[in-house]
Amino acid sequence: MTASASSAEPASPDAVLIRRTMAEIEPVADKVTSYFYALLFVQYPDLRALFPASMDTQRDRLFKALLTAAQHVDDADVLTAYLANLGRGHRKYGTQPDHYPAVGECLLSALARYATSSWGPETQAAWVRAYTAISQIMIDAAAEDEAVAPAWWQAEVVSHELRTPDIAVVTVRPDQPYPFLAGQYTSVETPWWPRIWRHYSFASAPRSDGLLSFHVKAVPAGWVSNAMVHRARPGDVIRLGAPGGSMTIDHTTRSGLLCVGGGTGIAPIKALVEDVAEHGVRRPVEVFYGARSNEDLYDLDTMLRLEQAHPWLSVRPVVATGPAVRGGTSSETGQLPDAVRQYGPYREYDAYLSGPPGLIRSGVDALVGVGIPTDRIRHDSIEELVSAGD
Ligand SMILES: NC(=O)C1=CN([C@@H]2O[C@H](COP(=O)(O)OP(=O)(O)OC[C@H]3O[C@@H](n4cnc5c(N)ncnc54)[C@H](O)[C@@H]3O)[C@@H](O)[C@H]2O)C=CC1
Repeated sequence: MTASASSAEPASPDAVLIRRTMAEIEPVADKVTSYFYALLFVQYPDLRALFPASMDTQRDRLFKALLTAAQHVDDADVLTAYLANLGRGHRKYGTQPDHYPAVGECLLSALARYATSSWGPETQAAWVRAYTAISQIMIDAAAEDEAVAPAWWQAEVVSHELRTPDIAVVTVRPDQPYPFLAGQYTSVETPWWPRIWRHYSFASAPRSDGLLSFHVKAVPAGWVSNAMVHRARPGDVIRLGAPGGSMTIDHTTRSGLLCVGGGTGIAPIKALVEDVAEHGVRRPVEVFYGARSNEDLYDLDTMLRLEQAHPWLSVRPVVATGPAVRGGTSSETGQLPDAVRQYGPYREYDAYLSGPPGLIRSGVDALVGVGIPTDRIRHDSIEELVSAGD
């Protein structure tokens, strides 16, 4: 997320009031969101069908979206980009323009009930203005998107390969062309858990046959990941939302690429390597591929084959425990950020980080340490990743 313009300029009166409300409700966020949804479903029962049976992740998402909007309330560019994306993303849920006033009314009632010391006519008016602006940006973006893209794609599973007891490579054929860029992700809904959507990165650059693949690790209590790994079979049909994410390659430069992928986080890194190969411009690409143990380096063969085919590519496996075997010779042991620190400096490189949230957090520090400025480090939003894993 870029720095907010509001950090340089004084906050507007509405921003001050909105942030005051957010600060007051933050410690009781769970109560506010539970109350909000109860009110919404009691007063507008038809809206219940738009939400999943299990509301646990959903509750966090609403609050995080509100926090993000409140943080950037004075920064029109960041706010509009964020909300437009959110509005487009809501198309797959079946959200209609007339749902927004119902949500706004229940949201304000929930805030009024829990932000008792900061609520009053002025704060309420500030929230009405903010919510009206927020919903208009989301409604407009959804309407614009409707003219150019479907709300979702159906995609048939064409192959399912179990690489470890809990990691599968799943390849699907979308029912209509699916435009995306290497390094991006999509949202996936399985037929077994309706309305539960999770993000997965594409594991390949766009292919001429239009097929898409994902690397999925089944995590305990993961609705979608367990269904994708242990239940999905060729012939099953899943739904995909629109592509998202800015972990993409700038093809106007010839800078080197430093890519760090932990666990299934290697998926978008592999897509980026394929993208560089397809563009035919030789630029150095250094990949650090980390996993807990040698057995967990489930895609090492593919990465080593790519390395053999492309002299500009170097792949370093790093395992947390035990020796990493690479063509019969052992290599790094430890955590990915520590391995990256042993190399470099990487001046004039663009960096890409993909994997568990802990890796993204400490990986950024390691990359800065080897000479890469923060504005050249790309990764997906940590908030999205936290709720993506299951
Ligand atoms: N676009 C993205 O950023 C993508 C993210 N993912 C996420 O990647 C994760 C993959 O999970 P697993 O395969 O179980 O990975 P994992 O937990 O086995 O971690 C893989 C490697 O990352 C490093 N690592 C992990 N936690 C770290 C920490 N706190 N500090 C420093 N290094 C750390 C270690 O080198 C470890 O061996 C999931 O959470 C998934 O959602 C998956 C695909 C794409």
